Amino acid sequence: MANGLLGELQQLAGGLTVGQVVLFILAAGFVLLVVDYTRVLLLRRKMPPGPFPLPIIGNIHLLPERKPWIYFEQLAKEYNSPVITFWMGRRPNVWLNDAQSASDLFDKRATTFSSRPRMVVFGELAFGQSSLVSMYYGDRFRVHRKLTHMGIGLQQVRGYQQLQSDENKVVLYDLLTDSENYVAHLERYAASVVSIIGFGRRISTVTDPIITEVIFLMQRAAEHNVPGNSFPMIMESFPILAKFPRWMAPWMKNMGKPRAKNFFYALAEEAAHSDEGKDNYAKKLFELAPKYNLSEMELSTLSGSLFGAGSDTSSSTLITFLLACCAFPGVLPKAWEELDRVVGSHRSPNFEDEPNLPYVKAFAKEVLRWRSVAIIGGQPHAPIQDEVYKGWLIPKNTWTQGNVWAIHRNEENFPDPDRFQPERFLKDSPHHNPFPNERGYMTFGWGRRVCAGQALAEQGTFISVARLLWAFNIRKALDELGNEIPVDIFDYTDGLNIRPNPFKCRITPRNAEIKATIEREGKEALDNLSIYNGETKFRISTYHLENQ
Ligand code: HEM
Repeated sequence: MANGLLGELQQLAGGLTVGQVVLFILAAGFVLLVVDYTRVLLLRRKMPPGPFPLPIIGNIHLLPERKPWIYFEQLAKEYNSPVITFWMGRRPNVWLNDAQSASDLFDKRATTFSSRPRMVVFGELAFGQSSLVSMYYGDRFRVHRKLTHMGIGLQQVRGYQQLQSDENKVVLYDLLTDSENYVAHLERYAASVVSIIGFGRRISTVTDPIITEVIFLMQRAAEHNVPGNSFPMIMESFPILAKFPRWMAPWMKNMGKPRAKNFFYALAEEAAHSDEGKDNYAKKLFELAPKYNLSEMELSTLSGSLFGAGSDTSSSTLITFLLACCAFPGVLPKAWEELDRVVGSHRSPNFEDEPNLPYVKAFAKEVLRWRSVAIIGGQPHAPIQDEVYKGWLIPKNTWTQGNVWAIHRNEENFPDPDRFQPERFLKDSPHHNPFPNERGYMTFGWGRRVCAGQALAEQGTFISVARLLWAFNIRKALDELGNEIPVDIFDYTDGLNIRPNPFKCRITPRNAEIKATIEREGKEALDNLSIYNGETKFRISTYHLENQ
């Protein structure tokens, strides 16, 4: 067949020999390579500094296997520039390693910097332009943001305080009897909150398949979703690898083609048509589908992204909180003093206490800063036109990523950054430092792309941190000899959303009165939440088999 093709080419080439045709093809390939590499080098001269790119592979040979955010932080120091360029193959990626540049570009130039670049693995091979997370800036993006705000926007989230508060009281109640399993209880809590909002159904046990299957799947996806030089992410550098038919491409073996009528669509449809009359986001979406011309795929991503974006992130943040308590026990007494003074033992703190709990509020903010879960700010941004910043060119559609790890460890904004220090967020404290935005952190991203669930996540983090601090003494676990087992504040997972690797900790009620309050409030909360009890008939593990 190859000979046939060469023969045809030979005919076209007017009687050249096969050898000459091969030589011609090689020469043409070489010329293309030279032209392309010249383009890269010329562009490189105009762009922010960074390592010298090689032909075809750019800088990907330099990329570490794990936690590239640490490497980019070092590169910024090496080049003495917070903004650097790193070539993923023939495509430049720009990394913003300080708060000022992220604010200047993503916030102040939000009208041009709020698109996404071309994404192969988590874009074209996944839900592409049907999902808000990977959608380009434009009219459809605005429709999706509007619909997402209808579900979890600032106006809505106050209405979710009661259910969030109740689910949170259940966590305290569960931790009284099963504190070793704290990760599962926090995951249940976070998933249950978004499940009630999205589908009108609570997740009552840690063995519910939504936890065991869906969250697991989301975590696996996040593990892969980090710039890398192995499969699948290498396809971002060489998109041509994604064009092969799947039978010829073993690297895409486990990447199923997304279906419109998928598991999340089924969950949403079930919730929308349930006759229990409970309000939920899926119901709203199905009602609005004709008005906004929503496809089945869009219905699935709009409702499913609550789980995708909202459960692992929220629970990981609370696991980080527990790690901080174990590693920095000195910060607890100050929080207890405030909570005992303002709240006492006979009730737990609630949302109305927030203005009177400045230290606890600062504590929650420091949790969000100290080890931010979305360590590279989630998905990349991209400008919709060529941009010039400090004399450097950032061409249209350039993959531009905020390195939250580096931003939140910048000594100028956060001296001694690995120290957990709530005082950083108290305006009158000598430890308070200026920051380009009012919140004092960039945990939720930027500009028009800022996390759509930020208000829900912030209010959930505050109430969870306040309650856990009020309820428990959280300490390092003890070994058989009664010695404290040390914790490692750098021992985190490697994915897009980070969380501490498993560690043991002791979570014990602070006193008998508090314990009694936790029990009483826990039972009341379960009673309040019983209206959301119910089972879905779908299982992600069997859904596609049953619906071939
Ligand atoms: C501590 C918890 C959370 C953190 C740290 C977090 C962080 C982020 C970040 C960094 C982004 C990307 C922003 C950007 O591109 O500039 C994002 C996007 C998003 N988040 Fe969150 N998130 C959290 C919780 C939630 C929750 C609870 C929900 C919903 C229930 C949610 C829904 C979304 C959605 C839909 C997007 C995509 C927005 C877009 O592309 O336009 N997130 N989040």
